[in-house]
Amino acid sequence: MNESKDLDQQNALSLDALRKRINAVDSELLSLISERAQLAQRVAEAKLAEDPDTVFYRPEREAQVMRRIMALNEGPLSDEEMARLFREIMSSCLALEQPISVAYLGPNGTYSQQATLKHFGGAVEGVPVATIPDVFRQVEAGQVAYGVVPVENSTEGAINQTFDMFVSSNVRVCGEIFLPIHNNLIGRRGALDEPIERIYSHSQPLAQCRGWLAVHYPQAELIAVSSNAEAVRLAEQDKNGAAIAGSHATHYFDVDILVRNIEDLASNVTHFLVIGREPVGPSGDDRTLLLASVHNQPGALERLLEPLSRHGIDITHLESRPSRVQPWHYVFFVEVKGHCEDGPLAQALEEYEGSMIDVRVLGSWPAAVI
Ligand SMILES: O=C(O)C(=O)C[C@]1(C(=O)O)C=C[C@@H](O)C=C1
Repeated sequence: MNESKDLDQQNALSLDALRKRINAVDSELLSLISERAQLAQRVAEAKLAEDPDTVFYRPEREAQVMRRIMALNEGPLSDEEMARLFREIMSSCLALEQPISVAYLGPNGTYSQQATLKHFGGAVEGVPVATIPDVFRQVEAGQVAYGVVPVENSTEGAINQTFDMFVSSNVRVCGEIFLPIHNNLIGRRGALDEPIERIYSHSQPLAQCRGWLAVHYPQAELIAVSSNAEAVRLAEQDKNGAAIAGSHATHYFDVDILVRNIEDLASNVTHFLVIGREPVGPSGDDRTLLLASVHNQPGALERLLEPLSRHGIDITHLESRPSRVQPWHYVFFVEVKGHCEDGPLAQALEEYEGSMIDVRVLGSWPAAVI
């Protein structure tokens, strides 16, 4: 037993020697990352040579790169962690080709900002705007290249404002993000020494923490504000106030996390969509969002769904909203698996042409990888 211990010690490298090896690996990584960045610059030249109005950001290719890396990964880092590292490398490579501006519901510290960074990486040029309709307007007007909007929360359901904006907008969906949401009670350092009389947050986190608030702060006034980051800003200035927000928001204000993870359901996830102006090619695992306008007639919903089920298309989400054109007239949002250019979905979509059902493809995009 002692013998094997001796052998282990001989094989074990000193801290100094291990750090020398890490330095050597870092040098190799540095030159490999630089080589990759140079290749991305050449890709940009090739794209421009093909088309002077080319689109540099290619979500389908980015998804394929990350899926391939995850399949090749043998650890010890997890597949998700490895994909996250490559996400950042691609973010920097894309910024070399062309810096990408992305609007999201601000200010700094919102879940929308966190979702934007998760999807586009740290090299993105984030543009915080005041409202969800503003995100749509900035994309439509070409003031930013892309936008990120929340579409559904796993506890509270659909974000109606986002769905309603799609009805009158010509933007295209080109990506999606799933962001696990952990709400925290946040306030000035030592805020819990004073009674908490006011709790600020966006209406969504207030609803997601309804049960916890009823038990711990039944007397507090709950104040809905435009974003959770705005809530933290207000709490920072209120001796008897606190906010509900993500931990990310604490980076931007002089506040502490007072109580962590106060959401009523532990698995609380928000689904965001990326909106742009260009269609995205197939990646091999895609989603498509359809907008259907259906008259209030018997069997109308069945006529919408029947071609999809006959062609074996999986429906991942179905949402109805008032059309706002006439009472009792609805629009349906149908999210399905597959790309609108894929055989079965393309065939199903063809069947709506010339029918009573008006179906518009709002976009196809690669299914979220991380
Ligand atoms: O393959 C491309 O089209 C590239 O521009 C390269 C690259 C990458 O770094 O791998 C960078 C940006 C694109 O969004 C996709 C991929």
